[in-house]
Amino acid sequence: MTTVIVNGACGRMGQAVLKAVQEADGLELVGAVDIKGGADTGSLVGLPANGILVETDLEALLARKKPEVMVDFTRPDVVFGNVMTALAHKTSPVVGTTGLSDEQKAEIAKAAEENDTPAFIAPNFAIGAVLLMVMSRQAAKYMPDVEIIELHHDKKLDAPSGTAIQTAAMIAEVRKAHKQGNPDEFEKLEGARGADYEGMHIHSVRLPGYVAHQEVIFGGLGQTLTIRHDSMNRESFMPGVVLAAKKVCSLKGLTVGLDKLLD
Ligand SMILES: NC(=O)C1=CN([C@@H]2O[C@H](COP(=O)(O)OP(=O)(O)OC[C@H]3O[C@@H](n4cnc5c(N)ncnc54)[C@H](O)[C@@H]3O)[C@@H](O)[C@H]2O)C=CC1
Ligand SMILES: O=C(O)C1=N[C@H](C(=O)O)C[C@H](O)C1
Repeated sequence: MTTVIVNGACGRMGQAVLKAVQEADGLELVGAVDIKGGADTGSLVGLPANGILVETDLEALLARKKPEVMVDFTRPDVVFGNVMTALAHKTSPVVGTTGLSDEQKAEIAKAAEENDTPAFIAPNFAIGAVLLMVMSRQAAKYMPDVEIIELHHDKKLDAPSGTAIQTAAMIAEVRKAHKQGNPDEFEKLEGARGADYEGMHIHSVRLPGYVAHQEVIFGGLGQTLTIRHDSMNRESFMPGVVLAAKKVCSLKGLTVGLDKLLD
């Protein structure tokens, strides 16, 4: 059994993870943290009460329970501190929270090595989104003019999404940086052409009704190719989270991306 705590347990993703961990063979929920503490981690997610209450002090829980894994779905502004605290206690972080900078990821990689404690980060745990990213990298070899449109619920804090940035980074592995569109184009309203990642444009839509969606549109001579992924609910991320929680302790250092865990 791999012992797991969930950080951000009262949130949209945290609650889905609480349920998935309690239902997964091979994982044992031993604690949970959220700034909104108090709830029973069973009854909070429609399971029988289990007496494991959501706590508010991560460090105290890590010291007391010594869990092997901490799954983190909190906020972009607190995730780095959570991960460093977990590593200092030799607990392996499995991180879904987006917004970590490249510099922060480098520090996490260093701390993982120094504490001999593996860490795992995935900007998206849905298998379909992982396939979209891998297929986009392949398509960009032949159709290097590309724009990304990501669409999310209107409670999302960060833009562009972690998935959109990771998709652009993977495309950039095979695509020479170049400006797209008319060399003389100009914006009549600021932001009309979206964010710029090495000449690729990324557009962020935020509306009630959406969960998590992304289109990658490639343009070529007389043709376009659109690859689209839709997460209809947060259960879509759970097989990936459970897989990472089971595998993280057998990894070395920092691993980024669910594609690295797939056969
Ligand atoms: N990698 C992936 O596949 C996915 C990643 N995400 C990311 O996960 C993160 C969370 O998303 P949601 O669950 O929708 O947000 P949410 O706002 O519903 O949940 C965040 C939870 O964290 C808690 N929290 C805030 N500060 C905290 C702290 N210092 N310590 C402990 N708990 C704290 C909040 O009280 C809240 O319950 C976002 O960054 C989002 O982009 C979301 C879906 C999938
Ligand atoms: O905030 C969300 O909801 C999601 N965030 C992740 C991201 O920023 O890519 C993953 C997924 O898109 C849902």
